[in-house]
Amino acid sequence: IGILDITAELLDRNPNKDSGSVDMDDGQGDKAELAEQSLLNKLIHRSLVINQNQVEVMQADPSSPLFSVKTFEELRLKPELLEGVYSMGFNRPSRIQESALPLMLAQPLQNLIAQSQSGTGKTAAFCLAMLSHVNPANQWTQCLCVAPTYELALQTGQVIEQMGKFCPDVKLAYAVRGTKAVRGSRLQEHIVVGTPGTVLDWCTKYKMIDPKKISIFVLDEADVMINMQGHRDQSIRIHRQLSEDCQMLLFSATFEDSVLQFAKRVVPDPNIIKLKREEETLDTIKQFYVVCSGKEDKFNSLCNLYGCLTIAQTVIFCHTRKMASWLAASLTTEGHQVALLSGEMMVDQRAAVIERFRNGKEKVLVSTNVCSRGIDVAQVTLVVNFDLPVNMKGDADNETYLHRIGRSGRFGKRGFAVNMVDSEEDMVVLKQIEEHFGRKITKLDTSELEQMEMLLK
Ligand SMILES: Nc1ncnc2c1ncn2[C@@H]1O[C@H](COP(=O)(O)OP(=O)(O)OP(=O)(O)O)[C@@H](O)[C@H]1O
Repeated sequence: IGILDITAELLDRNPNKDSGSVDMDDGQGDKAELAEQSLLNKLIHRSLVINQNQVEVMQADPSSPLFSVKTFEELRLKPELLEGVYSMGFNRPSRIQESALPLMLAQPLQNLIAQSQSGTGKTAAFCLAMLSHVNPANQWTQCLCVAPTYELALQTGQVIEQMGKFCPDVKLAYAVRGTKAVRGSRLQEHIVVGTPGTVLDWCTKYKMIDPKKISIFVLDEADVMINMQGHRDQSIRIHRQLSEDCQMLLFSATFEDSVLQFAKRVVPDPNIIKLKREEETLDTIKQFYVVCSGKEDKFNSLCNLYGCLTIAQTVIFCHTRKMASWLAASLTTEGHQVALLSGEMMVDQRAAVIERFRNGKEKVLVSTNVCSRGIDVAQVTLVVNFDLPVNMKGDADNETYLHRIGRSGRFGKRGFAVNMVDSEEDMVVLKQIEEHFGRKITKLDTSELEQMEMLLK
């Protein structure tokens, strides 16, 4: 696959320059922006998130037969594209791809709205649809894909490049800030991936793309898109320029009402595919608490867990960056190999830390809330809440608790959670969590500790 030159300046640019996280060390903990979280998810999902739930399909035309495929061969792809798919190590379609691919590749073209959690194979699916659809003999842009940020657009572009590596005639261009635009000269690249503002400029102001000749329009990360200033309207404005028979494909990790409303507005007569996320549960987790008298004491209690820390892979959660870096430094002084993950780090640095932890290079990871959703590391056996998760009002944040501790029921292995408690308020929060989930959180004593070590071995 050939790629339009991206200027060196563009590649050199710090990818996080203006998308840094907005968290502050103000006691509220870290808050990650949605787009950043999506990027982080993409960077750390080097393999498919397994999801065995049933796919829910609502057809635009309920009388038409419903196809689903178990193999890529059944899709009758061009051989060079099939080779590309296999070269990526894909053996068979993922759960969502089983239903989405035949729909996207069917003739006449049909519209699709698809929702499934991050890492389940949506990007790979629409990249395949675009590559399959392109006619390289036609030297104009035929497929257009918009993503919320520069970095996300590049990620998608990379998938197209990889998957299309045996299709040398198919060309790709990036419509992102920094790419040279030449007024009036039509692009010859068959696929364009970009952000809404630049794509809109290329269609209307510079007329580099004839929107009437676009036959597939992909709107990726719709839930992130509609939360970003201007992106929603720009997407709608691009959409308005397209011809009526253009195939509209929209993808989203979540499906709140606002997303669905937006989706229905830009995707007429849609087929809708939904894949429920694997529910997280506390069933396989033994939960404990330790009463401490302050942060130093919490640290000492943590050191008592030393035996466990060296056997298991442990994630320790703190409420603020300051606490996290203090704790990481203190543990390091004690001789532990510790990795630190916090909000001021750039997203690619965070991904690298998670990767190292995953590979077992460090066995203890100290994190602020910012990454709790990112780290669904299957091998984590011990989670320590150095600070309990609370919301702005100081009440238990049950959702975050579940994300930190919970496992997706059928695949997660057994694990332990230890909650550090150092005030009356903490005790109230702990009780709230206990009640909310209806699961007992027991006081950790030394005998339990030995038992825990045994179980972790
Ligand atoms: N059929 C497949 N077999 C094996 N791996 C796959 C398959 N499809 C996708 N993958 C891999 O799984 C990971 C997640 O896929 P993908 O990025 O397409 O998911 P996604 O749903 O788009 O996630 P996100 O919302 O984070 O972009 C990627 O590393 C991708 O290469």
